[in-house]
Amino acid sequence: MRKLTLEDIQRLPKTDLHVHLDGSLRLSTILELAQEQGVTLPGTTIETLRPFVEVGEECTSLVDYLKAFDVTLSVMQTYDSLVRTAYELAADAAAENVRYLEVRYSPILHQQKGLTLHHIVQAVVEGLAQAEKEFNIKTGVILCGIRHISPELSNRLADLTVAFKNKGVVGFDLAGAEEDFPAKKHREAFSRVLANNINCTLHAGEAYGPESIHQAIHLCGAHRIGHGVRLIENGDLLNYVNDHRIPLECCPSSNVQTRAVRTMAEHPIRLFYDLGLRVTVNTDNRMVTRTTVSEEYLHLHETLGFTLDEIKELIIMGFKSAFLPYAVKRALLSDVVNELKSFQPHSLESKKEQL
Ligand SMILES: O=c1[nH]cnc2c1ncn2[C@H]1C[C@H](O)[C@@H](CO)O1
Ligand SMILES: [Zn+2]
Repeated sequence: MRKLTLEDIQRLPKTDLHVHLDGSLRLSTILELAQEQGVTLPGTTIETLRPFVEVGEECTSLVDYLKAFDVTLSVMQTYDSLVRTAYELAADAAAENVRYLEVRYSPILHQQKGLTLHHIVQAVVEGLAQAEKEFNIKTGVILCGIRHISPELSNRLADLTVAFKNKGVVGFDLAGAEEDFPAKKHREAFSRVLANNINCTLHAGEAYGPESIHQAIHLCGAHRIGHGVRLIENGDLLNYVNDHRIPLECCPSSNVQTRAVRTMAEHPIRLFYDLGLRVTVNTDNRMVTRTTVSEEYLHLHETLGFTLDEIKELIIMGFKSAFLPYAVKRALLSDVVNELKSFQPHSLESKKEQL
């Protein structure tokens, strides 16, 4: 089979529907923000800071993975830092031709210096709007309740989501430690969001089994599932997810790091795709996982045998799964489909020249 290069994949139009703002900063920006704000970091150069904010093979679980966020959050407590990090995330995504980006984070984690929840959302919306003006990218914000923080705070975040409906926020999520913190405790928050006709997605089936996915769908009304790798353990639920075209936001490298899967070669995305599920490819955390959308597709190509045609289909499923109004989505999708039809990998062109 012809091999695609990273550069080929970077040229393809793409989505990233599952990316955390507080896990997707530039290392250099963390250092600069810390200096500006007088925050003490565990490392003062890129190389000494790196082990504290990028997880490697030594990561043992989701809870271990989440430790990196204590460091990133320490410099994300001001209005300007939120504008800047949101802008830079969209700029970095646009640089690899991500055309539609949904950025998620939990405003309650940014209140250490007294910012109001309203300002915390406004700052991120402002940073993303600035990036939309400068780059060829559309964006939306997803607010996250946190499983291991109280359900009452999820309710406040749900109300905040409602307040920012049609003002930059496109959905509501539940993130954080999954084991021992069932989604059903946060049901009230989801019912408030759903009552206002707003989309929701939940992290589920990452650090806990299919029961967690079942709760996300049937008790919380999930329109998409974050990760969902452990759906593989329940064929009946898998068929339901497939029949209802519930998209899975797959984040393959992150799943290897949190030990949701043992190796990339064993990632169930191949099986999910072959069974016809609506699967999307995402980064989760560009910095913490040290990845890009293009690199995630490259892993699927090199390790799981996804061909160019299959990658194009995954890309289309990404756009189809966007939390965008249908008419907007249809127009975007139609442009992307045309672009994909005429796409030629450079690696193939240079082969032709050699023949
Ligand atoms: O993969 C994840 N699973 C569960 N929670 C996560 C993941 N990546 C980041 N988070 C948490 C840590 C962040 O502080 C929070 C909001 O972005 O979401
Ligand atoms: Zn996530």
